[in-house]
Amino acid sequence: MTSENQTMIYTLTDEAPRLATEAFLPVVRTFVAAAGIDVETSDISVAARILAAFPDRLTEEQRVPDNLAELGRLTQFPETNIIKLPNISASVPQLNTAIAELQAKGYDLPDYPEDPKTPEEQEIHDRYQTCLGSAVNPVLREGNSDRRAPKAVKEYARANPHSMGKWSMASRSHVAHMTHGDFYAGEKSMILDHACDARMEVVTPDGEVHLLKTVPLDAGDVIDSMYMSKKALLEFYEEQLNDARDTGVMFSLHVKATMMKVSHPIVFGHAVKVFYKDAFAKHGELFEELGVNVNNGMVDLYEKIDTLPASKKEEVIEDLHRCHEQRPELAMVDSARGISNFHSPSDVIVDASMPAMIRIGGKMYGADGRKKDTKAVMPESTFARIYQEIINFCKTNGAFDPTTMGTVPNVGLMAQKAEEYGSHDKTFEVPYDGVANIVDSTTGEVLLSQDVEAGDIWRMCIVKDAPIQDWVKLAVERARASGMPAVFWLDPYRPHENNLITLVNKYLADHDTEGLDIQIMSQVRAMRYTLERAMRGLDTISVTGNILRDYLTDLFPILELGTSAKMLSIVPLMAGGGLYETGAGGSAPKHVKQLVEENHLRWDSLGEFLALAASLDDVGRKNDNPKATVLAETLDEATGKLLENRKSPSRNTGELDNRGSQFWLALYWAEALAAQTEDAELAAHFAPLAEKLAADKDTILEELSVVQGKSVDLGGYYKPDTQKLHDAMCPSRTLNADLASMTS
Ligand SMILES: NC(=O)C1=CN([C@@H]2O[C@H](COP(=O)(O)OP(=O)(O)OC[C@H]3O[C@@H](n4cnc5c(N)ncnc54)[C@H](OP(=O)(O)O)[C@@H]3O)[C@@H](O)[C@H]2O)C=CC1
Ligand SMILES: O=C(O)CCC(=O)C(=O)O
Ligand SMILES: [Mg+2]
Repeated sequence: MTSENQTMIYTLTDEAPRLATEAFLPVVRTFVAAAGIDVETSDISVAARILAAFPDRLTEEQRVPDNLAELGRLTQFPETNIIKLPNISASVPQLNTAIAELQAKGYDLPDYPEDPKTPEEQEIHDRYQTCLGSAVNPVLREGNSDRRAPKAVKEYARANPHSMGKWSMASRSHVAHMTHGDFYAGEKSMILDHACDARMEVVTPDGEVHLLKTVPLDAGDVIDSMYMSKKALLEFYEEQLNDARDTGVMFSLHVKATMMKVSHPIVFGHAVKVFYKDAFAKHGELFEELGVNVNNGMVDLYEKIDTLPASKKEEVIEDLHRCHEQRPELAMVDSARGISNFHSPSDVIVDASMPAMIRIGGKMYGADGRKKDTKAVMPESTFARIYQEIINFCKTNGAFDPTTMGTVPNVGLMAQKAEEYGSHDKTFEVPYDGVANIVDSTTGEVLLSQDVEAGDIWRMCIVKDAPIQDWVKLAVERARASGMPAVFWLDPYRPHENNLITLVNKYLADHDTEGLDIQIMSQVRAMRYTLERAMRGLDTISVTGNILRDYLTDLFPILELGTSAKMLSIVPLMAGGGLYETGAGGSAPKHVKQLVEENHLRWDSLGEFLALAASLDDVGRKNDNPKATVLAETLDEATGKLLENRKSPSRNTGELDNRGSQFWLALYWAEALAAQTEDAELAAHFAPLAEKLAADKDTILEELSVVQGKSVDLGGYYKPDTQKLHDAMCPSRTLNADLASMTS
């Protein structure tokens, strides 16, 4: 029954989403087969990406295809339909652990040479670079972003509110950001009126020109040049550390080292070095010799000093501890295990860490496991200010009430590596004092120019014209479909956004906006306006650039729904296909820990259910496949019932988990299909399954529950053993048999 056009590609990723998919795929396959849809899987886990980068080091059987490149290619075809689960955006420590696991499994991979010294090492380094940080999403996101809480999900959250911490007017938590010398302060931007190859180069005072990169540009591109002064950043950290210590609040740093994979590790590393400056002054040379790089967090330092003789190691540790006496208390990521905010940049990811803090009343955990006020440091002021605005709001008005608050969907400019999130290949830690120019290679004209000093971070951002047009169109479409006001969060004082304001006004004129409420506001005002409305139960679409897309689609869902896992997250691909992301959050490493220790998976697959329905709806419309449409409708119905009947996974071992929740979904979906009257064939096909699942319910739930409470072996973290993974995630023989009976 399958045809080439009716293939759904399901990604296999990492950590909790990978586990959940293992359990869910048999359900998906059973149901979608009835509409002639074939499910193909595509492994884009960090392990698979590493293996794909080294075919020459592997045996024939070990080799894997470059699935990510293939998916990237497919995004350019209108028939493409991809379900994309969250994946690890690996930090260096994660990459190293993944490599070690694969080596232990018999894959002859080289170590990652962090500081390559020979051409061979450089080559290996460059290959591994493609697996670091946010390497997947920018390739697949060939469209803009539409993230929202579906009505049923919002209603459920209103009726079953999650817990919210209390906000006090006396809270001393606040955001600290730079006020000069940061990317915001000196940004320059232009809209190109001609295509050209541009050179990023630094001219040193002796007149020497150092070429850093050549970048092909198109007419209509909005290009920006901005830098962060190392000197200003170090001063800022020193000032903030002193202020936190003097005033007795904790210090926490919030960065996005995954997506800003060049700039933010450097920003993170400077914070660590300033905090421990006395130890670095004393042991700098030793750290250099050991190749310590705290851009990867304190974990890197601790690992490297482990090789020292015991007495030397102890001396270093003592000196590090002594630094704490001069410094404020550091916020902890895991106080029970002594993991601080400086442990690893992948442990504090701003889009999730700031909302978590705001949700619990503006607090983070201290080393003693208690919740305390904190100075939340986000050096770059461009977007940090929105968090101060919401903190001010909560201090004045108290915590938001999930039973009454309005919803804030987002339309995000994301396509074709838009803005800062696509800038890592054009970001440099400049090694010289000089003038950083972006130059038209043909004419020699200097397009944008900055004075920089050695150690400054200089970057170029690009957003293409077609994505901007598509973003404006999507905003108008969503405003029309939802009836909500839409606010473009654009700051006229920021040159880049001022250019966007011109283009938004230009492209809005291409659409019928009669009767729509579309406004443009600077970010702080937009935040205030949106919060005022949300508090009164009113809904407002945020239309934002790429970074705020990321920040707001965790912030508002976490306040409204308790987690961003419950978001519908669609990327209408500009070439006509669809990328359906599952929720807006990450891969929840701590959920894997709980599964391994207690065989309970608290990951909520709601985002996956919503994505699957949207994907089926798309197949139905594009392929004139009414059966797919019925599957989509009944899946949404089943999801609604799952929420109503509170069959979402519990956080606690011994209660319903992800696998149990998926069983309920399968039952409700089969029942909805059996009961619908639009397609008699489908009703007849699913009636026996609905009956079987209902009759076997108690046995299945018992089989799923009995496994809990004991540890489970997955045979690997980054590359679990296929059979062990399957056995762990599909432990109900009865459910497996009931599903299999549909295809046998
Ligand atoms: N689209 C993508 O591919 C994305 C990938 N990531 C990647 O994920 C990793 C971890 O990122 P991090 O920022 O820590 O964020 P996560 O969203 O993974 O974790 C934050 C917390 O949110 C809650 N949560 C998130 N998703 C779910 C879910 N489906 N069900 C239930 N609870 C959920 C959990 O909290 P609790 O259990 O305490 O309620 C979780 O511990 C990184 O490697 C990051 O790069 C991050 C964002 C998006
Ligand atoms: O790609 C990543 O690392 C994270 C993406 C993310 O956080 C998001 O899109 O919300
Ligand atoms: Mg995010």
